[in-house]
Parts: sequence; C-alpha cells; structure tokens
Amino acid sequence: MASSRTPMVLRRRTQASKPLRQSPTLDDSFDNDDICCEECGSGESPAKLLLCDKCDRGYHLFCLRPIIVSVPKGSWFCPPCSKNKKPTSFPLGQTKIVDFFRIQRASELSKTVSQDNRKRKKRASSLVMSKKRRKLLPFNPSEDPERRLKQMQSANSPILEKGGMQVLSKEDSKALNLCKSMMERGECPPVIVVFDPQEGFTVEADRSIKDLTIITEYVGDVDYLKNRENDDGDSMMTLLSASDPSQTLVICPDKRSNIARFINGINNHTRDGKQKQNLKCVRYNVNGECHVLLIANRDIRKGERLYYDYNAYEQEYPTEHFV
Ligand SMILES: C[S@@+](CC[C@H](N)C(=O)[O-])C[C@H]1O[C@@H](n2cnc3c(N)ncnc32)[C@H](O)[C@@H]1O
Repeated sequence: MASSRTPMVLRRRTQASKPLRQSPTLDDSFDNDDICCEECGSGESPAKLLLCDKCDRGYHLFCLRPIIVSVPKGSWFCPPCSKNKKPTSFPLGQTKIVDFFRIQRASELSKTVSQDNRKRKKRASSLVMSKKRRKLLPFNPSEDPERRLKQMQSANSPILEKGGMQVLSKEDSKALNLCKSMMERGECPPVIVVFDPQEGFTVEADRSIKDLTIITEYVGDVDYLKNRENDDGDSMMTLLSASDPSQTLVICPDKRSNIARFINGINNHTRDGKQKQNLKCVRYNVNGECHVLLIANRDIRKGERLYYDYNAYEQEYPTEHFV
C-alpha cells in the first residue's frame, strides 16, 4: 500500500517521468505500468489517475462520481475502501453540501421563520405605535391658482406692506432661483465666518465679489412681531412692516437660519462706519411673498468683512457702540 499523506497522481512511467510517489522506498519498488482506472478500464490520462491510499487501485478523477475536480489534499480512499472504512475522526469524509453550508431545508426554514415571527410579534405588541402602519400622504393643493396665491399670502403678503413693496423682476427672480439651486447642490456663496474679539462672529469674503451679487437670503422662523415683542434676540429682522401693526412679520434666526445671521452691522453714526458698508439689505415681493435679500452694493475684495446697515428701514437698532 502506498503510505503517503500526500495525494498521489500517478503518471505513466516514461524515461523522463517516474510515478509521483512520496515515499522514496515505495517509489523505487512500485511499478505502475499496468495501472488502469477501475471505472473505465483505461490507463489513459495518467496525470488524472488517482491512487487509493488503501488498495492502490487507480481511478480517473473524471470517472469518479461525483467527479473530483482537483487532487484531494490529504489521504484519499477509493469508493469501495471508503465504504468499508469506519470513520475515526472529524471531518469524516465528504460532508453533504447542505450540512456544510448549514443550509436549512424548506421545512426547517418555515419552522424558524414562524418562531422568529412569533418573537417579533411578542416584542411589537409592547409598542403602542406599531399596531397598524399608517402611511404619510403628500398634501393635495387647491386647483384654482388664485386660491393658492391667497393661501400662500395669508400671512406673508407683500400687499400688506406699508407703502407697498418692490417686486423682484423676472430677470432677478431667475438669478435668485439660480442661487437657490446652487445652494441645493452645495455650491454656497464664497464667504466664511471668522471670529473677532470685538465684533464676535463676523463674515468675510473668501474671494472677490462683484457689485450687485446676491449673497444670501435672510432666513429663519417667521412670526408676528406681536408674539416676539419681549424677545431679547439681537438678530430679529423685519420681513413685513404692515400698515396694521398686528400683521407685521419678523424673521427669527435663533433656531433655524443660515450664514446671514453672522453678518455684522455698520455704525451708522460715523463716516468710517458708513464707509464700511458693502451690502444692502432689501425686502422684495418674490412671487407674492416677502423675502429679505443681502446684496453686494459695491465690488468686495477677498478678505474684506461684510457689513450692512441694520437700520435700513427703522432707526431703532442701537449701533453707536459698533466698531
Ligand atoms: C446679527 S448678530 C451678528 C453676529 C454676531 N457678531 C455674533 O457674534 O453672533 C448682531 C450682533 O453682533 C454684534 N455686532 C454686529 N455688528 C457689530 C459691529 N460692527 N461691532 C461690534 N459688534 C457688532 C452686536 O452684538 C449685535 O447685536
């Protein structure tokens, strides 16, 4: 018997190629000329002729069922020898593929699934909300465009503005929409927030900006001024200065806002202060809604700080102490 731990692929002996046996002593004594495949009876394709580690009989890899695609690592026993061989240790020969990959049979699987469902149901029953899944619906707008305009303007209506509000032209609305879509893409205005020991947070141009460039819209929560009269926030902005004061609206950027809330104001009591101004803060009627825009009122150099007049409309904001 060939006592090799390495699988042996027998080659027909020629002058140049001796059969591949691991043990030199056995190799020397072994004559493989007459070895043929026990299945097909042929001695052809000797490189594919596998020798049994017990009986030394030969089998073509491709004649075995199942076919063996490559030479097995470790000992190999032909089908008759492996039938009689008592398994001694694990692994015990070829494992069924379902067992090897721990594939569950359909019957076992449905059992496990129903067990899992029972567990899940048990857990879910302790949550009040999970009883019935209710889907959210998008709103259903009114069909009449005039009605829709009325709904849109029910609070934020430029027609309520004392003395009227300038309408943003079609062309300028296009520029504003372009800015909005750039923002959605993450293309923000070229400005950056910096800290100054005297002015607190303030905003600088991060590249040169041309006169009349839209920098940003002043945004935040919109509320009636009457609800905010006792607020001590220093960033509240008038959105709509209505003829009827109870309808006046303000933008409150304390909870939700953008970079606009960090832009500082000029000291509008001094010449130096006035000279620093490089933005104007303008309220526009944009498609029937009031909006506040901050726009460059001259060319701005890279590194220059941005300032506007906090008192563009009312003279209530104290700026005497501003640097
Ligand atoms: C809308 S916030 C601007 C951002 C503010 N600097 C910050 O740090 O949050 C307005 C406040 O900023 C400060 N501020 C604005 N302009 C200033 C200036 N020119 N000099 C000093 N402080 C200024 C004032 O405290 C003002 O009440």
